[in-house]
Formats: sequence, C-alpha cells, structure tokens
Amino acid sequence: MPRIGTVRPRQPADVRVAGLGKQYPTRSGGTVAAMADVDLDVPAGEFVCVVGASGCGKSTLLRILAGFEDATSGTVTVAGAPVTGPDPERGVVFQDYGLFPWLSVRENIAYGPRQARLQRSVVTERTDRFLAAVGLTRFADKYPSELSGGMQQRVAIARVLANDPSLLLMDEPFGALDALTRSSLQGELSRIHRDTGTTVLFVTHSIEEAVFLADRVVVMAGGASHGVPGHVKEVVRIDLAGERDVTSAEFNALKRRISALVHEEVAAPAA
Ligand SMILES: Nc1ncnc2c1ncn2[C@@H]1O[C@H](COP(=O)(O)OP(=O)(O)OP(=O)(O)O)[C@@H](O)[C@H]1O
Repeated sequence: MPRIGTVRPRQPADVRVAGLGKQYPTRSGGTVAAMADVDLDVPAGEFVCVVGASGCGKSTLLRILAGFEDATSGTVTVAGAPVTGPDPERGVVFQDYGLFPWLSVRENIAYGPRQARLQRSVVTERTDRFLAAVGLTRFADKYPSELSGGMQQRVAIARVLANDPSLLLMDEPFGALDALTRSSLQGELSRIHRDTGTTVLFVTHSIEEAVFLADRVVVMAGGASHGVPGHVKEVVRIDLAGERDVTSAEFNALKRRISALVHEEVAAPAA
C-alpha cells in the first residue's frame, strides 16, 4: 500500500553494537581481522564521531551499520532491530556525493520520497524544506555537473535527509572539500542535527571536525597493519556548552587529548 497523507517524522534510532568482528579473506586463502570485539551504544539523537588512524576499521564499522556488509561475529541493532541489509531509514552519505547526474537538484532530493510513494504535496514540502536547509533553493533546477563540490555534497545531504532517516551514517563526507566550504557545511550539519534530532554516526580524519560536531568521539585503534584487529580504544565525551568555539582553550584541550590518543603507537601483541 502506498503511504499517503501527512507523514509523521521518524523517531531517531538508537544503535547497539556488541562484540562486533569482521574478517576479510586474503589472497593467500587465509583471513585478516579488520576489527574485533567492538562494543558501542549510541542513544537516540546522539551525534557520534569516529576517528582513528588509517585502517583501524572506521569505514568497515559504518558499512556494517549501513547493511552493505555482514559482520563475521557479534550483533548490530538499530532501533532494536538487527541490521540485515540497506534500508532508507539509515541514510548514508559518502565522500563522493553519489548523485544522479541526469536528475536536477530538486529531482535528486525528491527521489527517495517519490520511491516511497509519498503523496505529491509531502514530496514537494520535504524537497523544499531540505533545499532551503542546505541553502540551495536558488539552484533547484540545476544539474549536479553545474555545481561545485561543496554544493553537490549539500545536495547529497539534503537527498538523504528527505528520506527522514532515523540514523544518518556519514563517511568522510567533507573530506574532498576546501577548508572554507568544509567549515560552513559543518555548521549547517550541526544546525540540521539540532533541528531534526536524528542520530548521527560520522567518520572523519579531522579531530577538529569531530570535536566541533560530536556529543562523543569514539577513538579507534589497531588494524591489520598494526598486527591487532581494529578496536575501540576510548570514547571521549565533548562537554562543550552552546556554540562551539574552535579557538577556545576547552576546545583545544579536547583536540589535544584526542590527538594524543589517535597518535599513540598501538603495540603489537606478544607472539
Ligand atoms: N574488502 C576488503 N577486503 C579486504 N580487506 C579489507 C576490505 N575492506 C577493508 N579491508 C581491510 O580492513 C581494514 C579496515 O579498513 P577500513 O577501510 O574500515 O579502515 P578505515 O579506518 O576506514 O581506514 P581509512 O581511514 O584509511 O579510510 C584495513 O586493514 C583494510 O585493508
């Protein structure tokens, strides 16, 4: 049955990751443990950033949560239900926008709600709302190739938000953008999170970005090249009230603390 009429916003989802492990096959016929024993509880509505050195399993964790990959061990539940595959309730934004080049900005954003067969007035309302939220109302009829990278990423975010996701999964979404565009999109994302209350898991290499955006920062360590599987090393709460000031002493103290955790050498286990 098509869903019609006014649609109630979805409740943000909580996320529970318990004993998560992932092994990949190697070319020599063995396996490599990308991550092991990862536990993480994210309450509904929280903004969590995941940081850590290259290869520690950040993207693997996100892909498993998105339902793009199966875990080898452990469990993952979103809003109490096990993740068994991709679902529009879990919106995913990657670094490479992934827009449909043959659709206009408006059509890209309207795509999900149309697929969900929402009433036309609801599709229009949502499309207009998220076009405005990412500041692209004037560019609604342009095509992706006519937009800058920052604008394309704005469309990608609006497109995912128009599906009213209960969980937003973002993997280095601002990684390819220049510093100015990046900081402006961080501000927009922060405001959108306040307005929508959606749960967000956000992978980044930038510790400053993590401290700016997150309620908690998950520091991962290890990875195949360190001889130990990727794991959660520490979770740091970002207790900064109000608008975050990247120049404040408190902000920089947190940045230094997380940076030290990320850069500490992970000792290989004794043979
Ligand atoms: N499809 C795959 N096949 C084999 N090994 C893989 C595969 N995907 C990831 N890995 C390995 O799993 C480990 C974790 O990779 P992952 O991409 O999750 O790390 P990451 O922390 O996101 O790294 P980066 O910060 O560089 O993006 C790495 O050692 C990687 O080589």
